[in-house]
Amino acid sequence: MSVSNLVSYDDALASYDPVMGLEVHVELGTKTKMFCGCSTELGAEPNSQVCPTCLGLPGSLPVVNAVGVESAVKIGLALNCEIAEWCRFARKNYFYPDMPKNFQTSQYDEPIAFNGYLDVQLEDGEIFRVEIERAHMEEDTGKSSHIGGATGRIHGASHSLLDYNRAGIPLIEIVTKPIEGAGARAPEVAKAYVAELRELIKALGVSEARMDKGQMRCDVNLSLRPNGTEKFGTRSETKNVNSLRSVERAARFEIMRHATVLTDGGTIVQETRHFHEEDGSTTAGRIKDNAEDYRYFPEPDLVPIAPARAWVEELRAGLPELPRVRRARLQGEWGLSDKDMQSVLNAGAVQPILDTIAAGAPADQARKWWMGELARRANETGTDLAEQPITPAQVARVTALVAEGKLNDKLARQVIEAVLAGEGEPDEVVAARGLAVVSDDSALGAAVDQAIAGNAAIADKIRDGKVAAVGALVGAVMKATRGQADAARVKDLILERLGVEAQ
Ligand SMILES: Nc1ncnc2c1ncn2[C@@H]1O[C@H](COP(=O)(O)OP(=O)(O)OP(=O)(O)O)[C@@H](O)[C@H]1O
Ligand SMILES: [Mg+2]
Ligand SMILES: [Mg+2]
Repeated sequence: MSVSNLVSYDDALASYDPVMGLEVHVELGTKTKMFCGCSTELGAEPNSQVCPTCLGLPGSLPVVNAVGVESAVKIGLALNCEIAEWCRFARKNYFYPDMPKNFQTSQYDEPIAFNGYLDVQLEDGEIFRVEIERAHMEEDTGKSSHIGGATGRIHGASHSLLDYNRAGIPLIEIVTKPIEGAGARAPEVAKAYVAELRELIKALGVSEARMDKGQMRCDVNLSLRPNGTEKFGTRSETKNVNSLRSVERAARFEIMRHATVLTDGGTIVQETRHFHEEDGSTTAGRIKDNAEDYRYFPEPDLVPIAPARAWVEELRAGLPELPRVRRARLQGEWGLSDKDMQSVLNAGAVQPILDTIAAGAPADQARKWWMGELARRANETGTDLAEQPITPAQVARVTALVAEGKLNDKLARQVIEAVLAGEGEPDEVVAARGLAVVSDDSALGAAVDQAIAGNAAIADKIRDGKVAAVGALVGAVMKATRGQADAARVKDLILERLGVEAQ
């Protein structure tokens, strides 16, 4: 089903109400794997970081990684979850070559953290609460590469390669309760939730949570029910979506696909689906096992985990400032309205502004340039603000030149443009282009005299007391000096020449 054959998004929403469930897998940044001492370093020679335990060879015994458990508790606490007094691992049995043990060590009905929530802020500033069902510990699988086919998928491939370096890397799976009530904004909620969760994970320091490196990936479960009804429809589960934009697109596509099938009188099958970056579509994967097909049972080789309450409280007390709190603090420090803060967030400008302040610029100046000139450019070029070819230190230097009176805003803009164009450091641009505010009276005098002579009628008005008309003469001088004159000084000079008191 291609995107163009689907009912429109608005039509889908006119008849159906989306229910969504998000499962996010986060690879923890521990040095070693979850149940053995193998390194988790990325990029190593395939199958060079494996041992009998992560390969599940007979006779091997797993041991739990304490840092993995600690990270799980931190994530649980940051998500406002209850932390289990006692919990166990479980075997999730299935046969697939990426898991040579034929089961994945996971948690099932006894997760380490459960019943939490994460508040996310939508683009219009509204707060939407996403309820968390559980966060549990598990291990990653190996990685298969299907070779010889056109699609890189197993169908049509001539053979597959397996790399078990990833098998056994600690994962935390964070599962939401069914998200209801988002309506047309379900895709936006999905994106905002994953974005907020990623910020949270990064703030906790438990993972870099780079989606482009597969350190964080999201399964988007989606179903529709007729508007005004309660009972959930059948869900589809789009697996391993690996960017924020894709999460939003996958949810949107599935809403339209489900609506198309249902409108045609068809039925949705419970299945996994693959997302395709090229056109934003999804295609069927495998018919989804029900949980009972995995024959979950408690892992007999690992001891249960009983996080001591005192230790949990210690971890709670040690949590860093969480992203939402930090944003509120910065908004206060910068004196921004909700709306202005929201634009800063939407533009991805928080870090660039902070770095510019750290480099010595006043907060309002830092924000002005990143949210003005630079945001406009990022928009035009479709790039991230942080990717602009100018550093926070360079922006800070420009604001310093303005503060010193060496540049005015117009000249500062030219300097920024020149830095972006690769002409060098701000000071080099100023020197090379001869850009500097002229406030020297002798240099300005001739231009002022000319402006008065060329605009005799206006000069007369000013002499007669219409001091406000001086703006026109200042403009003429600025034009003649190609914007390099110190406007305040020019105004004083004109009034002085005309023998009028400044107001
Ligand atoms: N009918 C439904 N429509 C939309 N979302 C649903 C529906 N039923 C359940 N969900 C959501 O789908 C997700 C299911 O994830 P969960 O990990 O519980 O099970 P699973 O997908 O069967 O297991 P696995 O971890 O093997 O993928 C949850 O976020 C849940 O809230
Ligand atoms: Mg799951
Ligand atoms: Mg799932």
